[in-house]
Amino acid sequence: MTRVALVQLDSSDTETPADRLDRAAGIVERLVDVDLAVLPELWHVGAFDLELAKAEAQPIDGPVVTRMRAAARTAGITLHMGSFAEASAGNRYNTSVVIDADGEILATYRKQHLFGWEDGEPSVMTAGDSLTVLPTALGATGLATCYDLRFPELFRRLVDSGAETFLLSSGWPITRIEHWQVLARARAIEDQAWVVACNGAGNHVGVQLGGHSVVVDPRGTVVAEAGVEEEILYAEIDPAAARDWRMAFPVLADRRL
Ligand SMILES: NC(=O)CCC(=O)C(=O)O
Repeated sequence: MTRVALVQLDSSDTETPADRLDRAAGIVERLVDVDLAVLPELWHVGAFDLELAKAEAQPIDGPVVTRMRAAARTAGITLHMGSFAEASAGNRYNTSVVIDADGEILATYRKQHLFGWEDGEPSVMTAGDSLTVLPTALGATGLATCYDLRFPELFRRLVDSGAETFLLSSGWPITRIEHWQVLARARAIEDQAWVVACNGAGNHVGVQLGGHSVVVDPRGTVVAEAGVEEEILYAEIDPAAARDWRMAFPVLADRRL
């Protein structure tokens, strides 16, 4: 069994990005009995604070990823550090980073579906265009970010690339939290995959994030769900469960392409 921690961080705008970075790294460093941890989307600036995302955008060797690499090394765990505002070659991306227990970067994923139409995320970020599936202690693990959850075809492509688990980082508001809950279960059921989805908490630029980070097993059963405030949600994951369920109930074999 793999023990995961979903760090449902508060990104209220009463805290500076630098203070939050210190606090987030400290939380990760103090985790015990955990194999893999995941943080929310754009927690260092707040997922809806696009001005701050512009101001704080930085390269992958900048302070946010560097600090979280050190935190993963100190904790001795695999860390999906959530996403950060990445500056690269004149563009900005909403980039998730997975780090190993030695602090090395294992994988990155640039959010493909940017939220908020022309004056939202697409006005400050460039969409990613590639899939990320990597081996972890959760089995073959596909990455996705927040609004991506509404696009089942992305998750099907991750399955076609071998994914048995989806790791998702989010900044999803309370106003649409029922969508989050239904869609997380839908992706698990239709793809017969684990969904490990970490949302943020707190209020920034007038948007209240909804929490309710969740772990759904490949049959669609919710095995752990957080409340609305900042908390660490723990769950145990059997990485063989997706393979076993797909063998026992081979829905994916009945696709008509
Ligand atoms: N940060 C996001 O991608 C928000 C997505 C969202 O609010 C929605 O899909 O609804």
